[in-house]
Amino acid sequence: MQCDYYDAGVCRSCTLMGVPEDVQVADAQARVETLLPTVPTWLAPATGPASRFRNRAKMVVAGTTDTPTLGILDEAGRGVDLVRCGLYPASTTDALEPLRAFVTRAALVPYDVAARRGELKHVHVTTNDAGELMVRFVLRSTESLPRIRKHLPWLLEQLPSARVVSANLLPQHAALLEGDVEVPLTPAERLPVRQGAVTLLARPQGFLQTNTDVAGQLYAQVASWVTDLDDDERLGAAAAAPGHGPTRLRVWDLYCGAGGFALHVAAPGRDVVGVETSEQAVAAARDAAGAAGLSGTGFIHADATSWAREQPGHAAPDVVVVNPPRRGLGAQLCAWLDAAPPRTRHLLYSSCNPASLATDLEALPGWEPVRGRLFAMFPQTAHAEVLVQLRRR
Ligand SMILES: C[S@@+](CC[C@H](N)C(=O)[O-])C[C@H]1O[C@@H](n2cnc3c(N)ncnc32)[C@H](O)[C@@H]1O
Repeated sequence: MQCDYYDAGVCRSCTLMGVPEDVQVADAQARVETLLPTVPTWLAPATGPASRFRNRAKMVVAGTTDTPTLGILDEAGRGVDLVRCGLYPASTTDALEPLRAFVTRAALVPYDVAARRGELKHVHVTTNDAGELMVRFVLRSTESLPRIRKHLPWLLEQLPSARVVSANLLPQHAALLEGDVEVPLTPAERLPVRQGAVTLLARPQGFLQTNTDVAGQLYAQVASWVTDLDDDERLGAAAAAPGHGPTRLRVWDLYCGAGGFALHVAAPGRDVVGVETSEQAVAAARDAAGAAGLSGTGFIHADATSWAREQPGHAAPDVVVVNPPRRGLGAQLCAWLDAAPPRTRHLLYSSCNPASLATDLEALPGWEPVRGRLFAMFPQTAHAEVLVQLRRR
């Protein structure tokens, strides 16, 4: 991919810009194989488009009310405008000029980090495959909310694809992307985003896999591996106890977010439970399951480690899918998995941080890696998503 901003030296966020995509993927594959030497077999990497793949843009707003910049801050704290960034789909880039005009129209004062003055910190835009948008204004306080509300009809006229608009309050002077309080400004508070075979309900504050194409491949891979395991389990059970009806396959999706893995794995004859600390993500996952007519799924608002440890042995799953944040599973959950009841024989670990994945695998001596696959979720950067299948030794 070629980028004018990169070539001009104004943005270096994409550290691998200009490196051919096949070289990026080969290098990432070599890195994960070095970091994860116990994974015996690697499937061919899953790749998607090298540009226009990012479904969520988080633009820092700087400059002045009359001439705002939407992009990043340079080292001196000045705004760098990146409205033509090639990572975003056309539906997002087309929305940025109307959003810039809205800043001026609603007299929103960009936040000046050095002076600690101003109100509007960021504008976030999320898009789905239909080109619909979720727009979010991250504000220092409620000062500009009345003007945002007043001029919102104008914005919606300019951006008829904007389905969800909200404001987020971030009063702290901190390098954060958002605060705790979300103020909905439209009746709709969720954007349906199809990823793979399932429509997820994305929320302003919720996690969404950033690359819709590759996320769909990741979810499909997990669904296909679980189907293979389900078939094997049924064959094994039928051989061990002829004449007994098949038991239901029990799957846990820990760190389930809005339910991407759980909803892909759900099928007749399976009980799938997703566990997640965000109450709103749990609600979104439940609603998405209902909308898709998926029975046999349940979503629980809890800390994954505490919840797993509190389950009685007879409720143990056959398969555990985990997709933790960058920090990984941690020692306690690894210890629980390592000593899990005998029924729990399969683990599918999807990680956006191969380093914490490597640490966790070392803390799981009772589990044997079977195969892995790299998902090129973050082209133009050295980041990669890795999926590893493990079985009980
Ligand atoms: C990498 S995201 C994965 C989300 C989901 N699997 C997906 O594909 O969209 C990690 C998720 O873990 C959740 N989370 C963070 N800490 C957690 C914890 N201790 N227990 C359960 N969920 C947690 C976050 O809210 C976030 O939704």
